Amino acid sequence: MLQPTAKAELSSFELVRHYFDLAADRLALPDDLREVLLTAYREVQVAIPVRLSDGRITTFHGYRVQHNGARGPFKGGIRFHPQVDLDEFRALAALMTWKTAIVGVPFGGAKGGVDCDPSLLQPHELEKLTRAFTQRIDKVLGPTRDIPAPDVNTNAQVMAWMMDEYGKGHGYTPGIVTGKPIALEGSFGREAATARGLVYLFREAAPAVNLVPQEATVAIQGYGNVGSWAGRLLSRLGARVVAVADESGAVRAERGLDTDALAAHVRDGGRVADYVADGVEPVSGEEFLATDCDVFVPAALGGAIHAGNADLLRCRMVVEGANAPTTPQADELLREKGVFIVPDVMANAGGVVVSYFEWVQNLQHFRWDEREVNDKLGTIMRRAYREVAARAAKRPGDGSLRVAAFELGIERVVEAARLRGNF
Ligand SMILES: NC(=O)C1=CN([C@@H]2O[C@H](COP(=O)(O)OP(=O)(O)OC[C@H]3O[C@@H](n4cnc5c(N)ncnc54)[C@H](O)[C@@H]3O)[C@@H](O)[C@H]2O)C=CC1
Ligand SMILES: O=C(O)CCC(=O)C(=O)O
Repeated sequence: MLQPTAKAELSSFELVRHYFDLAADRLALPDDLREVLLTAYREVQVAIPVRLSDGRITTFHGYRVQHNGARGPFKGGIRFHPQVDLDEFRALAALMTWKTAIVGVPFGGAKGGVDCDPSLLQPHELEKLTRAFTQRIDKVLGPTRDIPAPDVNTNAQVMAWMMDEYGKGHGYTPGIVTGKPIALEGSFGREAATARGLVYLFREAAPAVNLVPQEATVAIQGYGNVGSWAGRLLSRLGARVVAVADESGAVRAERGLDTDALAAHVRDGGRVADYVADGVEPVSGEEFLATDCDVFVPAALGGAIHAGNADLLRCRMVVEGANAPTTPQADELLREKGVFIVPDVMANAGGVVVSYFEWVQNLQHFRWDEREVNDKLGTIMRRAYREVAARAAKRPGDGSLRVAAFELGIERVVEAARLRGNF
C-alpha cells in the first residue's frame, strides 16, 4: 500500500543520525560526545527456534537495543514485523532516548522485537514465540533496567505474556512491561494514549497554520492502535476524517468516515480496503496520499513519506503518529511547500508518557482513574510543545520543530550524563 519505502534514500539509523547531527551542530557538541550519544549502550540479538503447528522448527531472530540510560531505565516498544533488523531498532531506540527527554519522563531509550509476521501465526504460536523471546532477553530486562511496551503488531495480550514469563523467574512484577491489560495492572488510558497525546499537540499546533481543530479534515495512514485512536479522538473533537489507509488499501469519504465503525471493522479482523459504507469509496495508494485535507497523520511504518511521494501530499500539516515516517528529503520538500510538521519525537510521545504513569502506578500497586491520567498527559504534552516551539522560534528562517525537539532532547541527555560523571 505504501510507496516503496525510503530504504534507498537513507537507512533508518542514517535518518535519525541526520537530525541528530543538525541538532548537535546547533549545540556545538564535540565529536567525541557525538560518538558516545550515537552509540547504543547494549545490543542484544537472539535466535528463537520455535516449533510451529506444522511440526517444523522456524528460527526467528529477536532484538533488544538499549540506546542510552542516562536519564533512567531503558524504555521502548516491542515490534513484531518480518522486515525488522538491527539498524531499524538502533534508530528506533535512539528516537526513544530523545523522546523521553523531550517530554521529561525519567527514562532512557530502547526498542526491540522479532522478525515474524503475526498474521501468519496462530495465537498459541504467537504466545510461544513471545515467551521464548522474553526468556532470551530476560537478563537485560527489569523494572529498574528496561521496560518494554507495545509497538507495531504487539498489544496488551503480548505484554501480558511477557509479564507472566518474566514473573516465572523473578516473581510477580507488573512494572516489567507497560501497555498491559487493565485486569493486570495496566493503566487506564494507555491504549489510546499515543493518539490522545497526538491530538493534544495537534490542538496546540493548529493556530500555526490558522487551522480550527474542530473544522479540520484529516487523512490517516495506518489504522491500528495509533491510527484508529487518532481517527476516533479527532472525530470526537469535531474534525472530519476523510481518508484512511492500511496495509490492505485505502478508502475515502468526502463527507467523513464513521471512525468508530471503521475501528470496529478492523478490530473484528477486517481490512480497511474491504470497509463498505454509504459514501465510502476505495482509492489507490496514490489517490490516498493526494487526498485534499488539512492534516495528514502517518500512523504506520517508517519512511512512508519520502522523496518519491511527498509531492503528492495536499495538506497543511503533518502530525507524525508513526516513528520516522518522513525522510529528510521529504521533510524539506514539504516544509518548502509550507506544510507544518509536528515531528514523531513529540507528536507520538503520549504513549510513553502514559507508560511512565503505568510504571509509577505499578511500583506503588496503586491506580489512577482515566480522567487523572488524561489530564496529566495533557499537561505534559502541552508543556513539551511550548518548550520546543519556543526553541524553534529562536531560529527565524529555520523554525523546524523537529530539529528544535532533537536539540532539547539531546541537551537534557547530555546534562544527565555529565551530572552522573559519564563524561
Ligand atoms: N503503539 C504505541 O503506543 C506507539 C506507536 N508508535 C508508532 O506508531 C506507528 C503505528 O504503531 P501501532 O499503531 O502501535 O501499530 P499497529 O500494529 O497497531 O498498526 C499498524 C498499522 O499500520 C498499517 N500498515 C502497516 N504497513 C503499512 C503499509 N505499508 N501501508 C499502510 N499502512 C500500513 C497496518 O495495516 C496497521 O493498520 C508505528 O510507527 C509505531 O512505532 C509510536 C509511539 C507509540
Ligand atoms: O510506551 C512505551 O514505553 C514505548 C512506546 C514506543 O515504543 C514509542 O514511543 O515509540
